[in-house]
Amino acid sequence: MAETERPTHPASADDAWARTARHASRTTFFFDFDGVLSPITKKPGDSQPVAAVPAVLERLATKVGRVAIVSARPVDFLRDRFPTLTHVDFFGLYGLEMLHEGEVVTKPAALDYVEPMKALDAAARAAFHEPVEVEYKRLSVALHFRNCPERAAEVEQWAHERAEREGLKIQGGRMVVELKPPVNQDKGMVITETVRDSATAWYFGDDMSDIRAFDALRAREAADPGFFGMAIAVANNETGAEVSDAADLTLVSPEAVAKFINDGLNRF
Ligand SMILES: O=P(O)(O)OC[C@H]1O[C@H](O[C@H]2O[C@H](CO)[C@@H](O)[C@H](O)[C@H]2O)[C@H](O)[C@@H](O)[C@@H]1O
Repeated sequence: MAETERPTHPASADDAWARTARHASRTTFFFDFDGVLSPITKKPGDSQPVAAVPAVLERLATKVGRVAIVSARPVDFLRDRFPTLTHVDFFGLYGLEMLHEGEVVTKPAALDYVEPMKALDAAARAAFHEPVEVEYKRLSVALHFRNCPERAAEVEQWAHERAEREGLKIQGGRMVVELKPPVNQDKGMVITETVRDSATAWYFGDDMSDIRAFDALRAREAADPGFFGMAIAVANNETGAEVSDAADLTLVSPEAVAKFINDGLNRF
């Protein structure tokens, strides 16, 4: 089955596309990166968008008001993966960073954590070696145990102890635990701020942090009956059930996301 609709949402994908076509200039599309636009890879540095994605996103951006990628990756990583995109906005590190007129703009409250994160990265690299992967992201450090799931508890315990000692936040994900600055910022806040002038918004996600974005669409719908939000999950056997349960529709893969958008745009 290519897609599974959530029966509780008052509108189907067909309704959502029809509404999108009617309000195209006031519609925003948001996409998570890993697991949504790119297949999951064993090493975090190896992930790339599926071949169809860059052209699909540019095509979408010519038809609707705004297209944005909202990722836990840094903006520079996203720029590197999408060198040809000119009409798509990038929000990185859960919104701690955004690309504005070609420059990476960082939330001021997070800047105090650049040096502590360098030290944390060094400590993590002293504590762990392959197959645990340490990913340094300037304002956060992620510890990956995809290649050694049997070490999940040990890695998570290290992360939690370190977070408590240094006053950092913990973010869980797909075979990963991340240490982040104690700054009030998540993907939901990006959505809330960005959809203020939108009539319709879609969010495509696969991970726990994306549920905040789904919740932001729901909150906006509750506050504004004229607003319509569509939450799309991308299936996986790690966080899939929880994310799918919170979504209106589930697609099977990043390739299916690209096809879903192309097919939807053919209706315009
Ligand atoms: O918000 P996202 O763009 O989805 O980022 C979430 C995490 O994605 C990356 O990790 C995940 O993908 C890796 C590559 O496929 C995979 O190896 C890893 O197991 C996944 O957890 C990224 O490396 C993390 O920093 C992000 O938090």
